[in-house]
Amino acid sequence: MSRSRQMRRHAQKMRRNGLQPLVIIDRDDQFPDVAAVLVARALWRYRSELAPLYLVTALVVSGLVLHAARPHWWPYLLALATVAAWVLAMFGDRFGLTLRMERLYGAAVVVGVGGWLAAVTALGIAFSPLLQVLAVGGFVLAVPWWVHRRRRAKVRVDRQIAAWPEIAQSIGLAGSRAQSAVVDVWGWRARFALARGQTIQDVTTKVPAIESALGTFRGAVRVFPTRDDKANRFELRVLNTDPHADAIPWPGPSVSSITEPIDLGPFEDATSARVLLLRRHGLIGGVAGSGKSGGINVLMGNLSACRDVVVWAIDLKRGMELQPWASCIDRLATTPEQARAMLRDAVMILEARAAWLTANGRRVWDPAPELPALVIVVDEYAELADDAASDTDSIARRGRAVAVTLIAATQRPTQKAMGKGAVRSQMDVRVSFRVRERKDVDLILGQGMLNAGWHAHTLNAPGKFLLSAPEHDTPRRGRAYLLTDDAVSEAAQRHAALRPVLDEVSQRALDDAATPLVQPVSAASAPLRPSREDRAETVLREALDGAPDEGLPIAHLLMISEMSRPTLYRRLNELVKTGRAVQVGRGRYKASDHTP
Ligand SMILES: Nc1ncnc2c1ncn2[C@@H]1O[C@H](COP(=O)(O)OP(=O)(O)OP(=O)(O)O)[C@@H](O)[C@H]1O
Repeated sequence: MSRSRQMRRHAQKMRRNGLQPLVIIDRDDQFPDVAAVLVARALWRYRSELAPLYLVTALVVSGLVLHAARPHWWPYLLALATVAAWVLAMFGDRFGLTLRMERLYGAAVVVGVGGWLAAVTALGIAFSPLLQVLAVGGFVLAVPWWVHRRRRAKVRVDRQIAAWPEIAQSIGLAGSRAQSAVVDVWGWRARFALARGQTIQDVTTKVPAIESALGTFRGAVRVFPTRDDKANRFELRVLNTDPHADAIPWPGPSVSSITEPIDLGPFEDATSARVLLLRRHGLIGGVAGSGKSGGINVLMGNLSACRDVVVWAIDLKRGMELQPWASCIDRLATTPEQARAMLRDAVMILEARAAWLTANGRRVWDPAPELPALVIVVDEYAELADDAASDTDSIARRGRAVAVTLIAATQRPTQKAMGKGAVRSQMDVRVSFRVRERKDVDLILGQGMLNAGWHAHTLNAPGKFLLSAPEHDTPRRGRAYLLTDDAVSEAAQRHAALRPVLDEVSQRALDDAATPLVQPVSAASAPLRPSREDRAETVLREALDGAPDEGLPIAHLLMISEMSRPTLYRRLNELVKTGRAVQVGRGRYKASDHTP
Protein backbone atom coordinates (compact mmCIF):
# COMPACT_ATOMS: atom_id res chain seq x y z
CA MET A 1 0.00 0.00 0.00
CA SER A 2 1.46 3.39 -0.90
CA ARG A 3 2.41 5.74 1.85
CA SER A 4 -0.18 8.35 0.92
CA ARG A 5 -2.99 5.76 0.93
CA GLN A 6 -1.83 4.63 4.33
CA MET A 7 -2.01 8.18 5.57
CA ARG A 8 -5.48 8.68 4.11
CA ARG A 9 -6.68 5.52 5.90
CA HIS A 10 -5.14 6.81 9.09
CA ALA A 11 -6.85 10.20 8.71
CA GLN A 12 -10.23 8.54 8.08
CA LYS A 13 -9.81 6.41 11.17
CA MET A 14 -8.99 9.46 13.25
CA ARG A 15 -12.08 11.25 11.91
CA ARG A 16 -14.25 8.27 12.84
CA ASN A 17 -12.92 8.59 16.34
CA GLY A 18 -13.92 12.24 16.40
CA LEU A 19 -10.33 13.54 16.00
CA GLN A 20 -9.15 16.05 13.42
CA PRO A 21 -6.26 14.60 11.36
CA LEU A 22 -3.18 16.65 10.87
CA VAL A 23 -1.80 16.94 7.35
CA ILE A 24 1.71 15.56 7.57
CA ILE A 25 3.97 16.28 4.67
CA ASP A 26 7.33 14.68 4.33
CA ARG A 27 9.83 14.83 1.57
CA ASP A 28 8.49 11.84 -0.45
CA ASP A 29 4.85 12.90 -0.37
CA GLN A 30 3.49 15.04 -3.14
CA PHE A 31 2.34 18.31 -1.66
CA PRO A 32 0.66 19.33 -4.94
CA ASP A 33 -1.57 16.25 -4.55
CA VAL A 34 -3.01 17.49 -1.27
CA ALA A 35 -3.29 21.05 -2.51
CA ALA A 36 -5.15 19.92 -5.61
CA VAL A 37 -7.58 17.98 -3.49
CA LEU A 38 -8.15 20.98 -1.22
CA VAL A 39 -8.64 23.32 -4.18
CA ALA A 40 -10.99 20.90 -5.91
CA ARG A 41 -12.97 20.56 -2.71
CA ALA A 42 -13.22 24.33 -2.34
CA LEU A 43 -14.27 24.70 -5.98
CA TRP A 44 -16.99 22.13 -5.37
CA ARG A 45 -18.06 23.47 -1.98
CA TYR A 46 -18.39 27.03 -3.24
CA ARG A 47 -19.82 26.01 -6.60
CA SER A 48 -22.92 28.14 -6.13
CA GLU A 49 -20.95 31.34 -5.38
CA LEU A 50 -18.48 30.53 -8.17
CA ALA A 51 -21.17 29.67 -10.74
CA PRO A 52 -20.78 33.01 -12.61
CA LEU A 53 -17.06 32.36 -12.95
CA TYR A 54 -17.69 28.85 -14.25
CA LEU A 55 -20.20 30.22 -16.75
CA VAL A 56 -17.73 32.83 -17.99
CA THR A 57 -15.04 30.15 -18.40
CA ALA A 58 -17.45 27.88 -20.25
CA LEU A 59 -18.39 30.79 -22.53
CA VAL A 60 -14.78 31.57 -23.39
CA VAL A 61 -14.02 27.92 -24.19
CA SER A 62 -17.22 27.47 -26.22
CA GLY A 63 -16.57 30.76 -28.04
CA LEU A 64 -13.07 29.66 -29.02
CA VAL A 65 -14.27 26.26 -30.24
CA LEU A 66 -17.29 27.59 -32.11
CA HIS A 67 -15.34 30.36 -33.85
CA ALA A 68 -12.71 27.87 -34.98
CA ALA A 69 -15.10 25.11 -36.06
CA ARG A 70 -18.51 26.63 -36.85
CA PRO A 71 -18.32 30.42 -37.27
CA HIS A 72 -21.47 30.42 -39.47
CA TRP A 73 -23.60 29.15 -36.56
CA TRP A 74 -23.97 32.58 -34.96
CA PRO A 75 -27.53 33.31 -36.27
CA TYR A 76 -28.77 30.00 -34.83
CA LEU A 77 -27.23 30.78 -31.46
CA LEU A 78 -28.87 34.18 -31.45
CA ALA A 79 -32.27 32.73 -32.40
CA LEU A 80 -31.96 29.99 -29.80
CA ALA A 81 -31.09 32.50 -27.06
CA THR A 82 -34.04 34.72 -28.02
CA VAL A 83 -36.51 31.84 -27.92
CA ALA A 84 -35.08 30.50 -24.65
CA ALA A 85 -35.25 33.97 -23.05
CA TRP A 86 -38.86 34.35 -24.15
CA VAL A 87 -39.79 30.94 -22.75
CA LEU A 88 -38.11 31.77 -19.43
CA ALA A 89 -39.77 35.16 -19.17
CA MET A 90 -43.23 33.77 -19.97
CA PHE A 91 -43.17 30.33 -18.38
CA GLY A 92 -40.25 30.51 -15.94
CA ASP A 93 -42.58 29.76 -13.01
CA ARG A 94 -42.80 26.17 -14.28
CA PHE A 95 -39.06 25.91 -13.81
CA GLY A 96 -39.15 27.22 -10.24
CA LEU A 97 -38.71 30.93 -11.02
CA THR A 98 -41.78 31.99 -9.07
CA LEU A 99 -41.10 35.72 -8.95
CA ARG A 100 -41.40 37.96 -11.99
CA MET A 101 -38.08 39.53 -11.10
CA GLU A 102 -36.42 36.10 -11.19
CA ARG A 103 -37.90 35.32 -14.60
CA LEU A 104 -36.73 38.63 -16.01
CA TYR A 105 -33.26 38.05 -14.57
CA GLY A 106 -33.14 34.56 -16.09
CA ALA A 107 -34.20 35.95 -19.47
CA ALA A 108 -31.56 38.72 -19.25
CA VAL A 109 -28.81 36.18 -18.51
CA VAL A 110 -29.88 33.96 -21.41
CA VAL A 111 -29.96 36.90 -23.83
CA GLY A 112 -26.56 38.10 -22.56
CA VAL A 113 -24.97 34.66 -22.82
CA GLY A 114 -26.49 33.89 -26.24
CA GLY A 115 -25.69 37.33 -27.65
CA TRP A 116 -22.08 37.23 -26.52
CA LEU A 117 -21.56 33.68 -27.74
CA ALA A 118 -23.06 34.53 -31.15
CA ALA A 119 -20.77 37.56 -31.43
CA VAL A 120 -17.65 35.55 -30.50
CA THR A 121 -18.62 32.73 -32.85
CA ALA A 122 -18.87 35.18 -35.73
CA LEU A 123 -16.00 37.56 -34.92
CA GLY A 124 -13.52 35.65 -32.74
CA ILE A 125 -12.59 36.31 -29.14
CA ALA A 126 -9.87 38.79 -30.01
CA PHE A 127 -12.38 41.15 -31.54
CA SER A 128 -12.46 44.22 -29.32
CA PRO A 129 -14.25 44.86 -26.97
CA LEU A 130 -15.78 41.38 -26.60
CA LEU A 131 -13.58 40.38 -23.66
CA GLN A 132 -14.24 43.66 -21.84
CA VAL A 133 -17.99 43.16 -22.42
CA LEU A 134 -17.72 39.67 -20.97
CA ALA A 135 -15.90 40.88 -17.87
CA VAL A 136 -18.18 43.83 -17.14
CA GLY A 137 -21.43 42.10 -18.20
CA GLY A 138 -20.50 38.97 -16.26
CA PHE A 139 -19.89 40.96 -13.11
CA VAL A 140 -23.06 43.02 -13.44
CA LEU A 141 -25.20 39.91 -13.99
CA ALA A 142 -23.42 38.03 -11.20
CA VAL A 143 -24.33 40.56 -8.50
CA PRO A 144 -28.06 39.68 -8.34
CA TRP A 145 -27.04 36.01 -8.26
CA TRP A 146 -24.71 36.50 -5.32
CA VAL A 147 -27.22 38.50 -3.28
CA HIS A 148 -30.28 36.39 -4.11
CA ARG A 149 -31.87 35.40 -0.78
CA ARG A 150 -33.35 32.08 -1.86
CA ARG A 151 -30.11 30.93 -3.52
CA ARG A 152 -28.13 31.71 -0.40
CA ALA A 153 -30.70 29.89 1.72
CA LYS A 154 -30.45 26.89 -0.59
CA VAL A 155 -26.67 26.88 -0.31
CA ARG A 156 -26.91 26.99 3.49
CA VAL A 157 -29.27 24.02 3.39
CA ASP A 158 -27.07 22.08 0.99
CA ARG A 159 -24.16 22.53 3.38
CA GLN A 160 -26.23 21.44 6.37
CA ILE A 161 -27.40 18.39 4.45
CA ALA A 162 -23.81 17.65 3.40
CA ALA A 163 -22.84 17.77 7.06
CA TRP A 164 -25.65 15.36 8.03
CA PRO A 165 -23.51 12.16 8.07
CA GLU A 166 -21.27 13.73 10.73
CA ILE A 167 -24.24 15.08 12.69
CA ALA A 168 -25.99 11.71 12.48
CA GLN A 169 -22.86 10.00 13.72
CA SER A 170 -22.56 12.28 16.71
CA ILE A 171 -26.21 12.00 17.80
CA GLY A 172 -26.55 8.26 17.43
CA LEU A 173 -28.34 8.09 14.10
CA ALA A 174 -25.35 6.91 12.10
CA GLY A 175 -26.27 5.56 8.71
CA SER A 176 -29.32 7.76 8.16
CA ARG A 177 -29.05 9.84 5.02
CA ALA A 178 -30.81 12.75 3.30
CA GLN A 179 -32.76 11.94 0.15
CA SER A 180 -34.12 15.31 -0.93
CA ALA A 181 -34.53 18.83 0.42
CA VAL A 182 -36.59 21.88 -0.48
CA VAL A 183 -36.18 25.45 0.70
CA ASP A 184 -39.17 27.68 1.41
CA VAL A 185 -39.77 31.08 2.95
CA TRP A 186 -39.62 29.82 6.52
CA GLY A 187 -36.66 27.42 6.27
CA TRP A 188 -36.36 24.01 4.69
CA ARG A 189 -37.70 20.46 4.82
CA ALA A 190 -35.90 17.30 3.85
CA ARG A 191 -36.72 13.64 3.52
CA PHE A 192 -34.35 11.20 5.21
CA ALA A 193 -33.84 7.44 5.04
CA LEU A 194 -33.07 5.68 8.31
CA ALA A 195 -30.47 2.99 8.80
CA ARG A 196 -31.62 -0.56 9.48
CA GLY A 197 -33.43 -0.85 12.81
CA GLN A 198 -33.75 2.90 13.43
CA THR A 199 -37.26 4.32 13.89
CA ILE A 200 -38.92 7.71 13.71
CA GLN A 201 -39.26 7.59 17.52
CA ASP A 202 -35.46 7.44 17.75
CA VAL A 203 -35.30 10.64 15.70
CA THR A 204 -38.02 12.38 17.73
CA THR A 205 -36.08 11.85 20.97
CA LYS A 206 -33.02 13.37 19.28
CA VAL A 207 -34.74 16.62 18.22
CA PRO A 208 -32.93 18.84 20.79
CA ALA A 209 -29.62 17.30 19.71
CA ILE A 210 -30.42 17.94 16.04
CA GLU A 211 -31.32 21.57 16.86
CA SER A 212 -28.02 21.97 18.63
CA ALA A 213 -26.04 20.33 15.82
CA LEU A 214 -27.70 22.45 13.15
CA GLY A 215 -27.33 25.59 15.27
CA THR A 216 -31.03 26.55 15.07
CA PHE A 217 -33.19 28.19 17.73
CA ARG A 218 -35.06 25.95 20.19
CA GLY A 219 -38.27 24.54 18.74
CA ALA A 220 -37.09 25.08 15.16
CA VAL A 221 -36.88 21.38 14.27
CA ARG A 222 -39.85 19.05 13.84
CA VAL A 223 -39.98 15.49 12.73
CA PHE A 224 -42.83 13.96 10.75
CA PRO A 225 -43.52 10.63 9.11
CA THR A 226 -43.27 10.86 5.32
CA ARG A 227 -46.42 10.88 3.20
CA ASP A 228 -45.97 7.25 2.20
CA ASP A 229 -45.76 6.41 5.93
CA LYS A 230 -42.68 4.21 5.52
CA ALA A 231 -41.24 3.15 8.86
CA ASN A 232 -37.66 3.72 7.73
CA ARG A 233 -38.18 7.27 6.46
CA PHE A 234 -38.82 10.61 8.14
CA GLU A 235 -39.23 14.21 7.18
CA LEU A 236 -37.27 16.91 8.95
CA ARG A 237 -38.77 20.40 9.11
CA VAL A 238 -36.25 23.10 10.01
CA LEU A 239 -37.42 26.67 10.55
CA ASN A 240 -34.99 29.55 10.12
CA THR A 241 -37.52 31.98 11.52
CA ASP A 242 -40.51 31.43 13.78
CA PRO A 243 -43.53 31.84 11.44
CA HIS A 244 -45.55 33.30 14.30
CA ALA A 245 -42.98 35.82 15.47
CA ASP A 246 -44.59 38.72 13.59
CA ALA A 247 -47.84 39.54 11.85
CA ILE A 248 -47.97 37.64 8.56
CA PRO A 249 -49.12 39.65 5.57
CA TRP A 250 -51.86 38.04 3.50
CA PRO A 251 -50.33 36.59 0.33
CA GLY A 252 -53.61 36.84 -1.59
CA PRO A 253 -56.41 34.30 -2.09
CA SER A 254 -55.49 30.62 -2.01
CA VAL A 255 -58.65 29.53 -3.84
CA SER A 256 -60.82 30.37 -6.80
CA SER A 257 -63.62 27.95 -5.89
CA ILE A 258 -65.45 27.00 -2.71
CA THR A 259 -64.56 23.39 -3.52
CA GLU A 260 -60.95 24.13 -2.52
CA PRO A 261 -59.68 24.47 1.06
CA ILE A 262 -59.03 28.03 2.22
CA ASP A 263 -55.63 28.91 3.68
CA LEU A 264 -56.18 30.82 6.93
CA GLY A 265 -52.50 31.24 7.80
CA PRO A 266 -49.52 29.10 8.81
CA PHE A 267 -49.34 26.71 11.75
CA GLU A 268 -46.24 26.91 13.95
CA ASP A 269 -44.42 24.43 11.72
CA ALA A 270 -45.18 26.71 8.75
CA THR A 271 -47.61 24.32 7.08
CA SER A 272 -50.80 26.02 5.95
CA ALA A 273 -53.97 25.86 8.03
CA ARG A 274 -56.25 24.98 5.12
CA VAL A 275 -59.89 24.27 5.68
CA LEU A 276 -62.76 23.40 3.39
CA LEU A 277 -66.01 25.33 3.80
CA LEU A 278 -68.12 23.60 1.17
CA ARG A 279 -71.16 21.93 2.83
CA ARG A 280 -69.95 23.00 6.24
CA HIS A 281 -70.85 25.69 8.71
CA GLY A 282 -68.25 27.60 10.68
CA LEU A 283 -68.00 29.09 14.13
CA ILE A 284 -65.36 31.67 14.97
CA GLY A 285 -64.89 32.71 18.60
CA GLY A 286 -62.50 34.67 20.76
CA VAL A 287 -62.36 37.69 23.07
CA ALA A 288 -62.43 41.24 21.75
CA GLY A 289 -59.10 42.05 20.17
CA SER A 290 -58.10 38.43 19.66
CA GLY A 291 -58.25 38.72 15.87
CA LYS A 292 -61.72 37.45 14.93
CA SER A 293 -62.34 40.27 12.52
CA GLY A 294 -58.91 39.67 11.04
CA GLY A 295 -59.90 36.02 10.54
CA ILE A 296 -63.13 37.08 8.85
CA ASN A 297 -61.11 39.31 6.53
CA VAL A 298 -59.03 36.32 5.46
CA LEU A 299 -62.23 34.39 4.76
CA MET A 300 -63.73 37.30 2.86
CA GLY A 301 -60.55 37.73 0.82
CA ASN A 302 -60.83 34.10 -0.25
CA LEU A 303 -64.60 33.80 -0.62
CA SER A 304 -64.73 36.93 -2.75
CA ALA A 305 -62.14 35.33 -5.06
CA CYS A 306 -64.41 32.31 -5.61
CA ARG A 307 -66.45 32.54 -8.78
CA ASP A 308 -68.92 30.01 -7.42
CA VAL A 309 -69.91 31.75 -4.19
CA VAL A 310 -72.49 34.43 -3.50
CA VAL A 311 -71.70 36.12 -0.20
CA TRP A 312 -74.35 37.58 2.05
CA ALA A 313 -73.22 39.25 5.23
CA ILE A 314 -74.69 40.46 8.47
CA ASP A 315 -72.74 43.05 10.37
CA LEU A 316 -74.68 44.45 13.27
CA LYS A 317 -71.87 46.82 14.19
CA ARG A 318 -73.51 49.05 11.58
CA GLY A 319 -71.34 47.54 8.86
CA MET A 320 -68.10 48.67 10.44
CA GLU A 321 -66.28 45.41 9.80
CA LEU A 322 -67.74 44.16 6.55
CA GLN A 323 -68.57 47.43 4.77
CA PRO A 324 -65.08 47.51 3.12
CA TRP A 325 -66.07 44.30 1.31
CA ALA A 326 -69.42 45.74 0.16
CA SER A 327 -68.51 45.57 -3.55
CA CYS A 328 -68.13 41.78 -3.21
CA ILE A 329 -71.12 41.21 -0.96
CA ASP A 330 -74.35 40.49 -2.76
CA ARG A 331 -76.43 41.57 0.18
CA LEU A 332 -75.30 43.27 3.40
CA ALA A 333 -77.55 43.60 6.44
CA THR A 334 -76.57 46.12 9.07
CA THR A 335 -79.77 46.29 11.13
CA PRO A 336 -81.64 43.51 12.96
CA GLU A 337 -84.62 43.91 10.60
CA GLN A 338 -82.48 43.54 7.49
CA ALA A 339 -80.75 40.56 9.09
CA ARG A 340 -84.07 38.87 9.83
CA ALA A 341 -85.28 39.45 6.27
CA MET A 342 -82.03 38.12 4.87
CA LEU A 343 -82.14 34.92 6.92
CA ARG A 344 -85.77 34.38 5.96
CA ASP A 345 -84.78 34.73 2.30
CA ALA A 346 -81.90 32.31 2.82
CA VAL A 347 -84.32 29.70 4.15
CA MET A 348 -86.54 30.30 1.13
CA ILE A 349 -83.57 29.74 -1.12
CA LEU A 350 -82.60 26.53 0.60
CA GLU A 351 -86.13 25.22 0.28
CA ALA A 352 -86.30 26.14 -3.40
CA ARG A 353 -82.94 24.50 -4.02
CA ALA A 354 -83.97 21.37 -2.14
CA ALA A 355 -87.16 21.15 -4.25
CA TRP A 356 -85.16 21.68 -7.43
CA LEU A 357 -82.69 18.95 -6.46
CA THR A 358 -85.54 16.52 -5.82
CA ALA A 359 -87.25 17.42 -9.07
CA ASN A 360 -84.01 16.87 -10.96
CA GLY A 361 -83.10 13.65 -9.21
CA ARG A 362 -79.98 15.14 -7.65
CA ARG A 363 -78.76 14.71 -4.15
CA VAL A 364 -76.55 17.76 -3.66
CA TRP A 365 -76.06 21.22 -5.08
CA ASP A 366 -72.67 21.26 -6.81
CA PRO A 367 -71.45 24.83 -6.83
CA ALA A 368 -70.49 26.37 -10.16
CA PRO A 369 -70.49 30.01 -11.31
CA GLU A 370 -74.04 29.61 -12.64
CA LEU A 371 -75.12 27.57 -9.58
CA PRO A 372 -73.22 29.35 -6.81
CA ALA A 373 -72.99 28.34 -3.18
CA LEU A 374 -74.48 30.86 -0.78
CA VAL A 375 -72.27 31.76 2.18
CA ILE A 376 -73.78 33.89 4.93
CA VAL A 377 -71.18 35.53 7.14
CA VAL A 378 -72.49 36.85 10.44
CA ASP A 379 -70.21 39.06 12.52
CA GLU A 380 -71.26 39.45 16.19
CA TYR A 381 -73.73 36.59 15.95
CA ALA A 382 -74.92 37.18 19.53
CA GLU A 383 -76.51 40.45 18.43
CA LEU A 384 -79.02 38.64 16.23
CA ALA A 385 -82.52 38.94 17.62
CA ASP A 386 -84.13 35.80 19.05
CA ASP A 387 -86.76 35.70 16.31
CA ALA A 388 -84.03 34.93 13.77
CA ALA A 389 -83.20 31.73 15.64
CA SER A 390 -85.56 29.42 13.79
CA ASP A 391 -84.15 30.55 10.43
CA THR A 392 -80.51 30.13 11.47
CA ASP A 393 -81.48 26.78 12.86
CA SER A 394 -82.99 25.71 9.53
CA ILE A 395 -79.94 26.90 7.63
CA ALA A 396 -77.58 25.11 10.01
CA ARG A 397 -79.54 21.87 9.83
CA ARG A 398 -80.52 21.79 6.17
CA GLY A 399 -78.04 24.06 4.42
CA ARG A 400 -75.28 21.57 3.65
CA ALA A 401 -76.79 19.63 0.74
CA VAL A 402 -77.92 22.83 -0.96
CA ALA A 403 -74.58 24.60 -0.41
CA VAL A 404 -75.97 27.26 1.91
CA THR A 405 -73.30 27.86 4.51
CA LEU A 406 -73.45 29.84 7.73
CA ILE A 407 -70.33 31.36 9.25
CA ALA A 408 -70.88 32.88 12.66
CA ALA A 409 -68.40 34.95 14.63
CA THR A 410 -69.01 35.76 18.26
CA GLN A 411 -67.04 36.40 21.43
CA ARG A 412 -68.60 33.65 23.56
CA PRO A 413 -70.96 31.26 21.82
CA THR A 414 -73.07 30.54 24.88
CA GLN A 415 -76.35 28.75 24.34
CA LYS A 416 -78.05 32.10 24.85
CA ALA A 417 -75.84 33.85 22.29
CA MET A 418 -76.35 31.07 19.76
CA GLY A 419 -80.12 30.98 20.15
CA LYS A 420 -82.02 28.05 21.49
CA GLY A 421 -81.65 25.86 18.44
CA ALA A 422 -78.99 23.45 17.36
CA VAL A 423 -76.84 25.98 15.53
CA ARG A 424 -73.70 25.48 17.59
CA SER A 425 -73.82 21.72 17.39
CA GLN A 426 -74.11 21.98 13.59
CA MET A 427 -70.87 23.91 13.22
CA ASP A 428 -68.36 21.60 11.54
CA VAL A 429 -65.46 24.04 11.43
CA ARG A 430 -64.48 25.79 14.66
CA VAL A 431 -61.84 28.47 14.89
CA SER A 432 -60.95 29.65 18.35
CA PHE A 433 -58.88 32.77 18.81
CA ARG A 434 -57.80 33.59 22.38
CA VAL A 435 -60.50 33.09 24.98
CA ARG A 436 -60.55 34.67 28.42
CA GLU A 437 -61.43 31.65 30.51
CA ARG A 438 -60.59 27.99 30.22
CA LYS A 439 -64.23 27.00 30.14
CA ASP A 440 -64.76 29.10 27.00
CA VAL A 441 -62.61 26.62 25.10
CA ASP A 442 -65.36 24.01 25.22
CA LEU A 443 -67.96 26.62 24.30
CA ILE A 444 -66.23 27.37 21.02
CA LEU A 445 -64.49 24.13 20.15
CA GLY A 446 -66.88 21.65 21.71
CA GLN A 447 -67.33 19.65 24.88
CA GLY A 448 -64.18 17.99 26.22
CA MET A 449 -61.76 19.90 23.98
CA LEU A 450 -60.05 21.72 26.88
CA ASN A 451 -59.24 18.42 28.52
CA ALA A 452 -58.06 17.07 25.18
CA GLY A 453 -55.35 19.74 25.08
CA TRP A 454 -57.00 22.51 23.06
CA HIS A 455 -55.70 25.42 25.15
CA ALA A 456 -57.10 28.45 23.39
CA HIS A 457 -56.77 30.46 26.63
CA THR A 458 -52.97 30.32 26.27
CA LEU A 459 -52.82 31.83 22.78
CA ASN A 460 -50.52 34.75 23.29
CA ALA A 461 -50.87 37.12 20.33
CA PRO A 462 -53.71 38.51 18.22
CA GLY A 463 -54.47 36.42 15.18
CA LYS A 464 -53.32 33.14 16.78
CA PHE A 465 -55.97 30.44 16.66
CA LEU A 466 -56.76 26.76 17.08
CA LEU A 467 -58.63 25.10 14.25
CA SER A 468 -60.94 22.15 14.69
CA ALA A 469 -62.43 20.57 11.58
CA PRO A 470 -62.81 17.06 10.21
CA GLU A 471 -59.30 17.29 8.71
CA HIS A 472 -57.81 19.06 11.78
CA ASP A 473 -58.25 16.90 14.85
CA THR A 474 -55.12 17.72 16.83
CA PRO A 475 -54.50 21.03 18.58
CA ARG A 476 -52.01 23.07 16.55
CA ARG A 477 -51.51 26.78 16.88
CA GLY A 478 -52.06 28.76 13.72
CA ARG A 479 -51.73 32.46 13.03
CA ALA A 480 -54.14 34.13 10.66
CA TYR A 481 -52.79 36.27 7.86
CA LEU A 482 -53.25 39.94 8.46
CA LEU A 483 -54.95 42.10 5.84
CA THR A 484 -54.19 45.78 6.05
CA ASP A 485 -56.97 48.21 5.17
CA ASP A 486 -55.26 48.79 1.83
CA ALA A 487 -55.10 45.05 1.14
CA VAL A 488 -58.83 44.78 1.90
CA SER A 489 -59.82 47.60 -0.43
CA GLU A 490 -57.47 46.41 -3.15
CA ALA A 491 -58.82 42.82 -2.95
CA ALA A 492 -62.43 44.01 -2.74
CA GLN A 493 -61.96 46.13 -5.84
CA ARG A 494 -60.18 43.38 -7.77
CA HIS A 495 -62.68 40.66 -6.87
CA ALA A 496 -65.82 42.76 -7.42
CA ALA A 497 -65.60 42.00 -11.13
CA LEU A 498 -65.65 38.22 -10.46
CA ARG A 499 -68.78 38.09 -8.38
CA PRO A 500 -71.51 35.77 -9.66
CA VAL A 501 -75.21 36.52 -9.17
CA LEU A 502 -77.69 34.16 -7.60
CA ASP A 503 -78.85 31.30 -9.76
CA GLU A 504 -82.28 31.28 -11.34
CA VAL A 505 -83.77 28.79 -8.88
CA SER A 506 -82.83 30.91 -5.88
CA GLN A 507 -83.71 34.17 -7.56
CA ARG A 508 -87.14 32.89 -8.57
CA ALA A 509 -87.79 31.83 -4.99
CA LEU A 510 -87.03 35.38 -3.81
CA ASP A 511 -89.08 36.99 -6.57
CA ASP A 512 -92.07 34.73 -5.90
CA ALA A 513 -91.92 35.55 -2.21
CA ALA A 514 -91.85 39.26 -3.00
CA THR A 515 -94.87 39.07 -5.37
CA PRO A 516 -98.03 40.15 -3.52
CA LEU A 517 -100.65 37.49 -2.98
CA VAL A 518 -103.52 37.26 -5.47
CA GLN A 519 -106.10 39.90 -4.66
CA PRO A 520 -109.22 38.59 -2.93
CA VAL A 521 -112.24 38.50 -5.28
CA SER A 522 -114.03 41.25 -3.41
CA ALA A 523 -111.09 43.55 -3.90
CA ALA A 524 -110.62 42.69 -7.58
CA SER A 525 -112.61 45.68 -8.71
CA ALA A 526 -110.66 48.10 -6.51
CA PRO A 527 -108.06 50.13 -8.41
CA LEU A 528 -104.76 48.23 -8.33
CA ARG A 529 -101.88 50.01 -6.59
CA PRO A 530 -98.61 49.41 -8.37
CA SER A 531 -96.60 46.66 -6.64
CA ARG A 532 -93.19 47.39 -5.11
CA GLU A 533 -91.53 45.71 -8.07
CA ASP A 534 -93.48 47.74 -10.60
CA ARG A 535 -92.46 50.91 -8.85
CA ALA A 536 -88.85 49.81 -8.72
CA GLU A 537 -88.98 48.87 -12.40
CA THR A 538 -90.40 52.26 -13.35
CA VAL A 539 -87.77 54.07 -11.30
CA LEU A 540 -85.03 52.01 -12.92
CA ARG A 541 -86.29 52.65 -16.48
CA GLU A 542 -86.63 56.37 -15.79
CA ALA A 543 -83.14 56.55 -14.32
CA LEU A 544 -81.65 54.77 -17.35
CA ASP A 545 -83.56 57.05 -19.72
CA GLY A 546 -82.18 60.09 -18.02
CA ALA A 547 -78.65 58.68 -17.63
CA PRO A 548 -75.70 60.70 -18.96
CA ASP A 549 -73.58 59.37 -21.82
CA GLU A 550 -71.14 57.70 -19.43
CA GLY A 551 -74.06 55.78 -17.88
CA LEU A 552 -75.07 55.39 -14.23
CA PRO A 553 -73.12 53.20 -11.81
CA ILE A 554 -74.66 50.13 -10.21
CA ALA A 555 -74.40 51.68 -6.74
CA HIS A 556 -76.62 54.57 -7.84
CA LEU A 557 -79.15 52.29 -9.53
CA LEU A 558 -79.29 50.14 -6.41
CA MET A 559 -79.94 53.13 -4.24
CA ILE A 560 -82.72 54.68 -6.25
CA SER A 561 -84.50 51.50 -7.36
CA GLU A 562 -84.18 49.83 -3.93
CA MET A 563 -83.90 46.52 -5.76
CA SER A 564 -81.67 43.81 -4.33
CA ARG A 565 -78.36 43.53 -6.14
CA PRO A 566 -79.22 40.21 -7.86
CA THR A 567 -82.61 41.52 -8.99
CA LEU A 568 -81.01 44.66 -10.37
CA TYR A 569 -78.38 42.67 -12.28
CA ARG A 570 -81.03 40.33 -13.62
CA ARG A 571 -83.21 43.22 -14.78
CA LEU A 572 -80.27 45.02 -16.34
CA ASN A 573 -79.25 41.83 -18.14
CA GLU A 574 -82.76 41.46 -19.51
CA LEU A 575 -82.88 45.10 -20.59
CA VAL A 576 -79.50 44.78 -22.32
CA LYS A 577 -80.51 41.52 -24.01
CA THR A 578 -83.73 43.04 -25.33
CA GLY A 579 -81.85 46.10 -26.58
CA ARG A 580 -83.49 48.54 -24.19
CA ALA A 581 -80.34 49.37 -22.23
CA VAL A 582 -76.63 49.29 -22.89
CA GLN A 583 -73.66 48.72 -20.66
CA VAL A 584 -71.41 51.72 -21.22
CA GLY A 585 -68.46 50.69 -19.06
CA ARG A 586 -67.68 48.45 -16.12
CA GLY A 587 -70.81 48.52 -13.94
CA ARG A 588 -72.30 51.56 -15.78
CA TYR A 589 -75.56 51.47 -17.70
CA LYS A 590 -77.89 53.80 -19.63
CA ALA A 591 -80.96 53.44 -21.84
CA SER A 592 -80.18 52.45 -25.39
CA ASP A 593 -80.42 55.25 -27.98
CA HIS A 594 -82.74 53.29 -30.25
CA THR A 595 -85.53 51.70 -28.29
CA PRO A 596 -86.78 48.65 -30.21
N1 LIG B 1 -53.60 37.86 12.23
C1 LIG B 1 -53.12 38.88 12.93
N2 LIG B 1 -51.80 39.06 13.05
C2 LIG B 1 -51.33 40.10 13.76
N3 LIG B 1 -52.09 41.01 14.39
C3 LIG B 1 -53.41 40.88 14.32
C4 LIG B 1 -54.00 39.80 13.59
N4 LIG B 1 -55.34 39.92 13.68
C5 LIG B 1 -55.56 41.01 14.45
N5 LIG B 1 -54.43 41.59 14.82
C6 LIG B 1 -54.27 42.80 15.66
O1 LIG B 1 -55.18 42.75 16.72
C7 LIG B 1 -56.07 43.86 16.69
C8 LIG B 1 -57.49 43.39 17.01
O2 LIG B 1 -57.90 42.50 15.98
P1 LIG B 1 -59.43 42.31 15.56
O3 LIG B 1 -60.11 43.63 15.41
O4 LIG B 1 -59.44 41.42 14.41
O5 LIG B 1 -59.97 41.59 16.85
P2 LIG B 1 -61.44 41.12 17.17
O6 LIG B 1 -61.32 39.85 17.89
O7 LIG B 1 -62.25 41.13 15.93
O8 LIG B 1 -61.92 42.24 18.13
P3 LIG B 1 -63.37 42.87 18.18
O9 LIG B 1 -64.27 41.78 18.64
O10 LIG B 1 -63.21 44.00 19.17
O11 LIG B 1 -63.65 43.37 16.79
C9 LIG B 1 -55.93 44.43 15.30
O12 LIG B 1 -56.02 45.83 15.31
C10 LIG B 1 -54.58 44.00 14.82
O13 LIG B 1 -53.63 45.00 15.10
